[in-house]
Amino acid sequence: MTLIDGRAISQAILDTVSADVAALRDAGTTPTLAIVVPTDDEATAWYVRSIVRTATKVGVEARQIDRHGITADELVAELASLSSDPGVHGIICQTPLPKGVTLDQVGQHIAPAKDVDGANPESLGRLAAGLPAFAPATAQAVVEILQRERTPLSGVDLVVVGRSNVVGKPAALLLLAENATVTVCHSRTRDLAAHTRRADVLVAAVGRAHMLGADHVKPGAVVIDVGTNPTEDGGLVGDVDTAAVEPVAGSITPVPGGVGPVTTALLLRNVVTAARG
Ligand SMILES: NC(=O)C1=CN([C@@H]2O[C@H](COP(=O)(O)OP(=O)(O)OC[C@H]3O[C@@H](n4cnc5c(N)ncnc54)[C@H](OP(=O)(O)O)[C@@H]3O)[C@@H](O)[C@H]2O)C=CC1
Ligand SMILES: Nc1nc(=O)c2c([nH]1)NC[C@@H]1CN(c3ccc(C(=O)N[C@@H](CCC(=O)O)C(=O)O)cc3)C=[N+]21
Repeated sequence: MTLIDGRAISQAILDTVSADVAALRDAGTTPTLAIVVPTDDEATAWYVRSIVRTATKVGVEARQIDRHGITADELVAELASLSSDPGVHGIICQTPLPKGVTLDQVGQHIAPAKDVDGANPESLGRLAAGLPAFAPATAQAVVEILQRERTPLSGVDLVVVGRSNVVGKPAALLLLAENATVTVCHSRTRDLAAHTRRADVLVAAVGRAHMLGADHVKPGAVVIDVGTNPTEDGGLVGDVDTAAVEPVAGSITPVPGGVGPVTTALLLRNVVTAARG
């Protein structure tokens, strides 16, 4: 079984991003990302730290805007104001949002040209229609990893577990565009294992520590573990029980060190794309 090296893939992407940022800076533009943080969720905090650290390394300016407990109206005003700020090229609004607020409800206030994490329903619609749009960086990371690992996608049985608008649904759309035969499972799916055991490629995006075990995996399958579940001792584990799945799977992305770092790199690549205009 191969462990897929997400950090190496991330670094390869960041090398290109660094060069692109340098060229933009030489031309007088500092690519700038606004990160709106509306709750003090732990998985979010991990991600925000990783974005800020990596952005600094490649020369992207990261503006962290902490607004824990912000109301829907205030968030809409914040996103609208960033959308019309000429000094901001990309906007990401972290999930989860405060109680009663959904990203689907406020995402439409992020200008599509700055929507580097694909939160505007217009971006998701364009993606579904096969038109150019920013996809959520995590969904892009799933496809990027499979492509860089040279995993055949055309015609293969591929199962995505999870259907959120941030991960599962856009990942399914992108993989469908690669001609995979995509099945999307969710909390109402009857007999999850019966579906996942047929998958040549299995994508787990649920948010439940170690919920997928050896019984869920087809021998030799490529497993992409998107889950980032904080543990009591301050660590991070995936949705897949990697130790249990190891003897069965062909390859798997570890957590940490898998999808996460690639997500961060692709978000910054999207900021460069947005800054180019
Ligand atoms: N590495 C990275 O870059 C990123 C990681 N993440 C991580 O990915 C995970 C998923 O995130 P996100 O999509 O935002 O989470 P959500 O909670 O929005 O969605 C979870 C999905 O899993 C489904 N689900 C829940 N329980 C089960 C079950 N028992 N069996 C099958 N499906 C189930 C839900 O179904 P239903 O729709 O029916 O409720 C839902 O579609 C989290 O761990 C998150 O931290 C997220 C973003 C980026
Ligand atoms: N709108 C929105 N989009 C997201 O993509 C989004 C979000 N909200 N809310 C929170 C979750 C969580 N998430 C992570 C991304 C990368 C790591 C990551 O890079 N983790 C490192 C470990 C952390 C580190 O080394 O700093 C790793 O897996 O190796 C973690 C978590 C994105 N999310």
